[in-house]
Amino acid sequence: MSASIIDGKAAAQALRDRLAIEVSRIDAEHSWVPGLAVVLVGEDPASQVYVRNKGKQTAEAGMRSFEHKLPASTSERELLDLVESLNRDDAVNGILVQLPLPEHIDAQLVIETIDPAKDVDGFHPMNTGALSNGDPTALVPCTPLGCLMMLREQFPEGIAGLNAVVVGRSNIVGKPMAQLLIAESCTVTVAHSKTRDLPALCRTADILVAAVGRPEMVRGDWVKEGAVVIDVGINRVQLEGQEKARLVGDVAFAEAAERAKAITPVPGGVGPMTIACLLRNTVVAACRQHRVVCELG
Ligand SMILES: Nc1nc(=O)c2c([nH]1)NC[C@@H]1CN(c3ccc(C(=O)N[C@@H](CCC(=O)O)C(=O)O)cc3)C=[N+]21
Ligand SMILES: [Mg+2]
Repeated sequence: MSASIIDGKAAAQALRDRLAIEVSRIDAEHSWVPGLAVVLVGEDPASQVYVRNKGKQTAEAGMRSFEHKLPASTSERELLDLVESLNRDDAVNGILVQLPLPEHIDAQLVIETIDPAKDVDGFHPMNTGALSNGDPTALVPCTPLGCLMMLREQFPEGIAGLNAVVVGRSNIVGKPMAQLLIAESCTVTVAHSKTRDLPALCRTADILVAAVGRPEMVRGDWVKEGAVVIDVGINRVQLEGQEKARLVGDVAFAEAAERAKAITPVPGGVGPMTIACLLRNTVVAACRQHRVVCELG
């Protein structure tokens, strides 16, 4: 089998096109547009790329974008004050505070200070709790949501009953991904650094999600013939004798593609869908705050 390559860029563009239509309908009928605030503390390079793409795409979808770039020396109190002022700002429907934050700031405290109704990352305990309860009103973390949307496209007959293995147990990806797959009636196993015989476990997966942040850790012979592979990793690797760093996933792409039915590439897979889902969550959150019906399905 030679895998089909899941085009995350195209899927993200299609979702953003639908969002733009919904935003213009809301504007025409209600005379407001959704607003997203992104807060970046310090100079993490990955976060800077993400913020740049996000601001551009927010505006392209007809939404308002508010960017707050603060120095790495910002105190925890200053950041909490900013979050509280964004909570009170009616033009701001979604708030995202870029992670990681500098060491001297308690990231969990910052997350818990965000109004859960504006928590478009879905990281607030109110939203993680709602997700684990199967509450459809939960704001769902963007990366797992994007992965699920791409997975659904690969299985017209549905994913209920399939074996899913999620490699990685982070609060940002692994755990919410597992919750979403449970809600879809998959049989879900979450693997991590202490898992015994990870290759054999992965070979049981009809759906294999790799979210560990280790370049090309998942090898081709870990992939079951005909599986769908979702690669969440975005690792910058510096090759000897080469000027520019190369982006690679958590999956050895060429090897895995020989056995998978379909696989996401890096770049151009999960990353673009993450941003599109952030915009989607902002539209959904804005509609709830204004108590109007959102026609995104
Ligand atoms: N509160 C918070 N929420 C986040 O969702 C969050 C965050 N903090 N901190 C940083 C990470 C990183 N992240 C990315 C999203 C999209 C791409 C993306 O679109 N990547 C392109 C490649 C971009 C490139 O060339 O570097 C791709 O995969 O095709 C990358 C990285 C979201 N993050
Ligand atoms: Mg996210």
